[in-house]
Amino acid sequence: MIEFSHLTKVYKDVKALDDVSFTVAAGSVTGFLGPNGAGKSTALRVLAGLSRPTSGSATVLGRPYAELDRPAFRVGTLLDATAQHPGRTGREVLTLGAIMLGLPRSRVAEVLDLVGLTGKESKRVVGRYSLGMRQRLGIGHALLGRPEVLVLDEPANGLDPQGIQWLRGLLRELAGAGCAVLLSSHLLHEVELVADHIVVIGHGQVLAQGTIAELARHGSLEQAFLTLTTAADRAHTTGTAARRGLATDSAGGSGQATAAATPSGRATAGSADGGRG
Ligand SMILES: Nc1ncnc2c1ncn2[C@@H]1O[C@H](COP(=O)(O)OP(=O)(O)OP(=O)(O)O)[C@@H](O)[C@H]1O
Repeated sequence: MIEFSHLTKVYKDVKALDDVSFTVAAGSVTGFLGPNGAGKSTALRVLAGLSRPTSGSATVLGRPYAELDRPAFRVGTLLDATAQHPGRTGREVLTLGAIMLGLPRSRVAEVLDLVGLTGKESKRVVGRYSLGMRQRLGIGHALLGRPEVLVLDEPANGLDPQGIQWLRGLLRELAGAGCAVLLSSHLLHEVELVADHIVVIGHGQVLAQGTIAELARHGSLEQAFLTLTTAADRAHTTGTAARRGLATDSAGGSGQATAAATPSGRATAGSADGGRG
């Protein structure tokens, strides 16, 4: 349903994504994990047609997002919970969305109920919403058209424990109904509880992917995440220093540092070629 295929994105002097490939199947939740600056948002922005790939592709339901007919009925996205106009009420935001999609007003009430925004909250302007309420509204907006694919960038940020539990139940229910859910998050425990499949990214490269059991074979998901990302950081730092001629080993020289660091980082990570990182 979602497919990233050898996706590379270069911003001027930053390689934000480097040969990223993975898929998200119907009826599953995929947790997309990575440290700050790893490339998660960039990948989701390319998928949603907001940024062009440098090479490779990101498709949803077999096509680039921009080529989908009636995309809001196929794919729901929440990439930035703070993006809604602060002067509109939550109900107005959803009503505008419903009008644009040709949906009846009753769908607005249904969605408000689904995301747990009460009648009183729905009449407040978004500028006075907490981050958690904005997340709920953004999730509601993404779900208006009952899409079969859902792409959420850090939707749990700002949610309280009840909100996180609610989100978990919602995502499991959607996946149970056949939806493909791609979820980026820093909350490893939450992802562990909700995801069927995990993709870990670091410095723009897929470091590992598989089920939680596969990733956490020798411990917890957190341990696996830290091991993978620390190795990738080391390989990246050493590789960068070597490229700049900064390697300190006077006997081995920078070439040796690069050769030693790059394969070990990638071998642990289990992926990728020798890009400049
Ligand atoms: N518009 C841009 N121009 C230049 N560099 C960018 C741009 N957007 C992102 N980057 C860079 O691309 C890399 C990946 O950033 P991205 O926001 O995708 O990471 P992330 O995994 O979503 O991080 P976080 O968890 O902090 O949100 C970073 O080095 C970032 O500085």
